[in-house]
Amino acid sequence: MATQKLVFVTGNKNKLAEARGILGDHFQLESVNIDLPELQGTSQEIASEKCRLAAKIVNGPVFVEDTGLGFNALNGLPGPYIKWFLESVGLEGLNKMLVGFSDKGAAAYCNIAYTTGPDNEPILFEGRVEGKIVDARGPTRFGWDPVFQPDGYGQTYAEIDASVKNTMSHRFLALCKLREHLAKQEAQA
Ligand SMILES: O=c1nc[nH]c2c1ncn2[C@H]1C[C@H](O)[C@@H](COP(=O)(O)OP(=O)(O)OP(=O)(O)O)O1
Ligand SMILES: [Mg+2]
Repeated sequence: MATQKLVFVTGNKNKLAEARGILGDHFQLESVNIDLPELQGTSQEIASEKCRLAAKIVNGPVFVEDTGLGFNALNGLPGPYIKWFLESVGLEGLNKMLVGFSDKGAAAYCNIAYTTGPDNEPILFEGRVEGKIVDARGPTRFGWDPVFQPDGYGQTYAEIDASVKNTMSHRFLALCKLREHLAKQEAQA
C-alpha cells in the first residue's frame, strides 16, 4: 500500500509520537510544531477553531486535536482546560480537587478536527475512554497519564505499556475514526 501524507499541527511531541505509533507505516505523518491559540469553549469548538487556523497556515489538508480530562463529580471540568490545571496544581493537586467527592470517575477524550483545506469546514472525530482519578502511579512521561486509570485496567495510563496504550486510548479511538474517514475519502477520489 502506498503511503499517504498527513499533516498534524501540534506543539506536543508526546501526542505526535503516539499518533505516529498508532497510524503506523501507511501514513507519513508530517508535523508542524505550533502551539496554536485556543479559544474557550467545548473541546469540539476548540479543536475546530485550531483546525481552521492550522489550515490557513498549512494551506492544505491538516488535522489537529484537543485532548481533555473531565471529572464526573465536576460535571466534566477541567475538561479542555486540563493543561492549565495540570501546570498550576500538578498531579497531586488534580487528586485533591476530588477530595470530598466519592465519585472519582473521569473521562479522557480526544477530539480530532480534520479539514481538506482552508475553504472547508473541519470534520470532527472523538475518542473517549472512561476511568477514574487515582493517586499518581508510574512514570511521569506524558501529562496526566499517572493519575488516570482506565476502566477494566488495574494500571494507570502511565503504567500501561506505550504499545498497549496505543491500542486502547482516547487518541487511538479518535485516530481510528479519522483513518476510516480518510480511507473512504481516498476510495471516492
Ligand atoms: O494521552 C495523554 N495522556 C496524558 N496527558 C495528555 C494526553 N494527551 C494530552 N495530554 C495533556 C497535554 C496537555 O497538558 C493537555 C491537553 O491539552 P491540549 O491543548 O490538547 O494539548 P497541547 O497544548 O499539549 O498540544 P496541542 O498543540 O496539540 O494543543 O493534556
Ligand atoms: Mg493545546
